[in-house]
Amino acid sequence: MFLVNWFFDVLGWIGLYKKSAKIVFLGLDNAGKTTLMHMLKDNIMQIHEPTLHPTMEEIEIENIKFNAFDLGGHKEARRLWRDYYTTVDAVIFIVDVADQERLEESKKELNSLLSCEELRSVPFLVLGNKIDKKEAVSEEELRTIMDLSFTTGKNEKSKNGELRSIEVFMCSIKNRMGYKEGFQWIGKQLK
Ligand SMILES: Nc1nc2c(ncn2[C@@H]2O[C@H](COP(=O)(O)OP(=O)(O)OP(=O)(O)O)[C@@H](O)[C@H]2O)c(=O)[nH]1
Repeated sequence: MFLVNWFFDVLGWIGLYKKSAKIVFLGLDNAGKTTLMHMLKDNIMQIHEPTLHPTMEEIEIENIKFNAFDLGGHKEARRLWRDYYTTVDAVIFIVDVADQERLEESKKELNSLLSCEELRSVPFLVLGNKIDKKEAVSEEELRTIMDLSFTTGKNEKSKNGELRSIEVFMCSIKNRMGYKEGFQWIGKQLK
C-alpha cells in the first residue's frame, strides 16, 4: 500500500498517474538531461535498474518509461535514438539557457527533430533550464532565438489531433523549480 501511494505521489506530482508512455529527454550535451533523470530517481523508491550505457539512460516507473539520449555530437547516441524514435509518445527537449553561444546549435537540433516525419504528432515540451544562472536568457528571448513564439499554450491541450502540441517552460532542475509544470503540461497532451 505504501508503495502504491508512493507511485501515486510521484506520478501524480508530475501529472502522469495512470498514464502509459515512452518519454524521451533530448538536448545537447551539458543541457541537464542526466540531472533531471536523477531528480526523478531520487523521488522514486523502487525503479527498474537503469540501463547503463554511455550515451543513453533509462528508468521505468509503473507504465512510464523515461529515456535520455545525448545528441551533442555522439554518433552512437544518434544511432540508438534513430532505432527508438518511432515508438516515442513525448519529447522533452532540454536547453541550457545560460549557454547563449550554443542556443543556435540547440535550435538547429530542435528544428531537425520537429521536421522528423515519425515525430509529426508527438508533443514536445521545451525546458529552458538553468534559469538560476545570471547568464540565463529570459523566456521571451529564448522563444525569439529558437523560433518558438507560437506555441500551444501553457494550459492547453492541442485542439486539433493532427497538430503537434509544443510549449516552453523555464526551469532550474538544480533548484527543483519549473519542470513540474512542464511535466504536468505533457501529461495533459498524452492520451
Ligand atoms: N546552475 C545549474 N546547473 C545545472 C542545472 N541543471 C544541470 N546543471 C549542471 O549542468 C551540468 C550538465 O548537466 P547534465 O545533467 O550532466 O547534462 P546532460 O544533458 O546529461 O549532459 P551530458 O551528460 O554531457 O550529455 C552539470 O554540471 C549539472 O550539475 C541547473 O538547473 N542549474
